[in-house]
Amino acid sequence: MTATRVLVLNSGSSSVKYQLLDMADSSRLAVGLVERIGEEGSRLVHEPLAGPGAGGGRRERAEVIADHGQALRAVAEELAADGLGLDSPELAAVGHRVVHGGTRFTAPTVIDDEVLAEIRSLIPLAPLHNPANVTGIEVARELRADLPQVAVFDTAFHASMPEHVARYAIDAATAEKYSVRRYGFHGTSHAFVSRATAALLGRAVEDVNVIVLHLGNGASASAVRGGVCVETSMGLTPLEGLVMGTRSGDLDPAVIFHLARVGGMSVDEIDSLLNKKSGLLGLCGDNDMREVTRRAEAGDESARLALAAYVHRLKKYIGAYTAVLGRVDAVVFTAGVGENASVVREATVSGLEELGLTLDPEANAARSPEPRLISTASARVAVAVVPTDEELEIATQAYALVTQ
Ligand SMILES: Nc1ncnc2c1ncn2[C@@H]1O[C@H](COP(=O)(O)OP(=O)(O)O)[C@@H](O)[C@H]1O
Ligand SMILES: CC(=O)OP(=O)(O)O
Ligand SMILES: [Mg+2]
Repeated sequence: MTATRVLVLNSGSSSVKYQLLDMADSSRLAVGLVERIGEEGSRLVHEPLAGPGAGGGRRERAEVIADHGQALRAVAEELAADGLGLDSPELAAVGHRVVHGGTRFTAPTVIDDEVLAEIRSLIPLAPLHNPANVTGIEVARELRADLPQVAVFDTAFHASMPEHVARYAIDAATAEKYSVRRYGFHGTSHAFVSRATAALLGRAVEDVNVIVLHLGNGASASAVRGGVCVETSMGLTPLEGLVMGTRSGDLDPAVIFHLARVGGMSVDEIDSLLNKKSGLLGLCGDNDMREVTRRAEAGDESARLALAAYVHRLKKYIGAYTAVLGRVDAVVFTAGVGENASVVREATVSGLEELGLTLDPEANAARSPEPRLISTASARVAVAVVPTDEELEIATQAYALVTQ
């Protein structure tokens, strides 16, 4: 029997998303999510899509899940209950989303002790993400020691950014000493979506220039020229750039000095403020765009402000990346907000007609899980909604590596 299955683990700061895929036909055998890890109300939602458990629908396990280790053991149990356990000889690899790969990892990598140590050493550059990724790898190795574990890095797709884009304009020796440069994140999504957009336009990826707006809890924009990333909005860490659910995105770095000197705040307090209590949450008290748009439509002032700030930042990046690319073929919305929030798309594109962007309101309002155009037929620049599939992309890259 050839092993064609890949288990993909996407461990976030307080969640684990997972999918078991069969790469023989790219089908999904099981999908699930553990959320609110280490918080009140943690739960696991599991859905078998193939095998003996298929057809049984979603199962939910509401229990205290204290850490990522416990979460992954619970996931392994659920898969085993469906005859899809980690002991299956059909499993070819586990693919891990690893958020920060530093300058060393610019391609998918089979994880050995040394690679794991290096991923661990990058924790200071992604303190919200890499610790969970490390635990995911450790537990998966524990559960199935002989199985190849593959790391697929969020930063990899952005490694192609030119040096003058990746560098901050600070003292070169200091930057070198502390690895201070722009790395970029969500690369797996930006890569997948930029390729899918070329397919949607019916053109070769080498021939199209796209601006990808990945708007999830974390959000980032990228400029992709002919399939190669030339600029992205996140930097040293996933804090730079767009207004996000709980992160501030761009601000004057002097805000930090000011809060420390005048506000008496510690570095850790400011870190937590900017990463966890800012963005939409900071502006209006809600980080979920569904809630923000609902409140804004009901006339709530702070929600309107938060939405306006979110959209304004997006417009700035679309303008900037239009200048970077010179010619733009498509602006693409993806991830939770990008795929679902027609209000955000409408507000973002509105007023950008001079840049060649015009929405078709009906197409924008329509809901579909398929990649689709939402611009008018005559618009110079296509506007599209392209659902991202980081899990499929991770599985594809991991499987290619272990079967090459
Ligand atoms: N129907 C919707 N309308 C508006 N926003 C939505 C909708 N569905 C999901 N979202 C937003 O998508 C966000 C999550 O996006 P997702 O890509 O799943 O994020 P992540 O992978 O970073 O957890 C949620 O915070 C929510 O605000
Ligand atoms: C890198 C990053 O911001 O990831 P997420 O959107 O999953 O938080
Ligand atoms: Mg995401």
